[in-house]
Amino acid sequence: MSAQREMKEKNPWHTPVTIIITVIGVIAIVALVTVAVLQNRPVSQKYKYGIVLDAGSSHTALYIYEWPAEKDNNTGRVEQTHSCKVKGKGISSYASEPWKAGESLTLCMQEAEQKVPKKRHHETPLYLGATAGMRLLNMENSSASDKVFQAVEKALQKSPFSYQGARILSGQEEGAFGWVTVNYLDDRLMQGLETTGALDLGGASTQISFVSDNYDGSESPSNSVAFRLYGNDYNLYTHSFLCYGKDQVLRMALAQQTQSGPRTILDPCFHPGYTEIKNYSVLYDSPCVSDRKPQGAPVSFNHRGNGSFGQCQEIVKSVFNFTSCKYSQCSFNGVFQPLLQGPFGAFSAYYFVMNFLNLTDTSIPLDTVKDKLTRYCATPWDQIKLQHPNVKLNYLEEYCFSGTYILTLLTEGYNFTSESYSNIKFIKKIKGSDAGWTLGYMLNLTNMIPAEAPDSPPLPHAGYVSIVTIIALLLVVLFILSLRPLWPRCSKQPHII
Ligand SMILES: Nc1ncnc2c1ncn2[C@@H]1O[C@H](COP(=O)(O)OP(=O)(O)O)[C@@H](O)[C@H]1O
Ligand SMILES: [Ca+2]
Repeated sequence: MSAQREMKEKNPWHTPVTIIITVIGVIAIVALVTVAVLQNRPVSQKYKYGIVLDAGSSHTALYIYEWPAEKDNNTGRVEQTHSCKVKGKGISSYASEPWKAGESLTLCMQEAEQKVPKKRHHETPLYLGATAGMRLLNMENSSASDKVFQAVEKALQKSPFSYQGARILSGQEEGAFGWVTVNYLDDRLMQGLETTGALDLGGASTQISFVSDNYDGSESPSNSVAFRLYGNDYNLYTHSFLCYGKDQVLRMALAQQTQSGPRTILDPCFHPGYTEIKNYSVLYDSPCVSDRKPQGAPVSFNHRGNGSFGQCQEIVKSVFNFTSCKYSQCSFNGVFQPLLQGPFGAFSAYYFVMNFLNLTDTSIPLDTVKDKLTRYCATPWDQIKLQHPNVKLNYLEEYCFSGTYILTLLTEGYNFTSESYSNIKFIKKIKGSDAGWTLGYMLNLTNMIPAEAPDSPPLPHAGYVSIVTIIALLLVVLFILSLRPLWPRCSKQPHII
């Protein structure tokens, strides 16, 4: 017998039994690891969708949200994937021809059908929420607002999505859901971090919402919204000022200047050289000013600008009432407001206006901001038009007024100081999703923010797989070692025979 052959016969690994056991062992490990990996792999990219229509006073916008299908309940991973701006004005402007309100939504609804995968259409919830424009129309003419809703419902019911209804949001809901959106997108809710206040400026109303340590909801309960989110309790202060959106405040400022029914006004909130003929009946056609329409005024007036920030601010201040406050402290119009606290995100028209004016940097001292706005307001209208040939004129003519209103609202209205002004961030989007009430509204209606913190798996996926693999290997090694008593017998047997 050669030395080589002897070695081979003595080597226990070379006996058929051991080889079979080893092969089975290896197959078992591979099978075990494969099963563990497949079983625990996140289900491959299946998404769910939700659609919210924001029927604002000035226009309607459609937002599509998306989240991983197996994680509806707890992961904070809802994102906006698409938005569509409805052509034309807000639905409340169709009071005299309601069918057009429904029709106006068609293009964006068709776009949504393209964007959401077909097989998900029937299970995709679709909501429409209307804000201050419809609140005002409902106050003014509730049958007209009902007809607008009927027309809108009819259009939305035709869609393949799961239509969940159209309604007017209360001011508290609008404020609170805007706050939820901002804090959800910033991951502040799930982690229980200090929250960010929300400032929303619309065309017909404006909202302020924040958590303040010295506010437990007992003073002025109508301003309080209590939440339990991811195991944390929040006592949110929120207030919506109807008629204090920038379009309605402009009406109030013009009403202030046309009380005597003049044929011409020289408005410091508009640029020098601006001149436009405006109709009294159009200006006063809003519940925010209708009771102040001057008797015996002519049909129209010549609206001329003289561009003075200081004088404009005086007019804007006169739309706030600071005379009475029955609470420990107030913002304006006798409305309770606790001490401002924490950082704030200011979105919607706050962002559009301050971004246009290049004033989104709040580390610039407030006095410098005012100086810049003073210079901007004093710039002749012709020059402004030349400098911004691509900006819509109906926006362009109002930035001096809107900028003045924003600074006045923040400082005189809400009591931001030159120090706390820097706590404000003017924002449009957070991580790709628009700041606004729509996401918070959908998260609430789909129960996607649990009251209690979700149970998280004790190990991450990779850790789990590694541990299963190591244990399996150990078991096989132990198994092979347990066969050791067989090794010598196997190799010696030929010699005995
Ligand atoms: N690019 C822009 N520049 C200035 N203002 C804008 C721009 N886009 C939208 N806005 C204004 O933002 C406001 C949006 O308000 P909206 O949401 O329609 O009303 P509300 O929230 O009061 O129901 C309107 O005043 C609109 O004119
Ligand atoms: Ca709005």
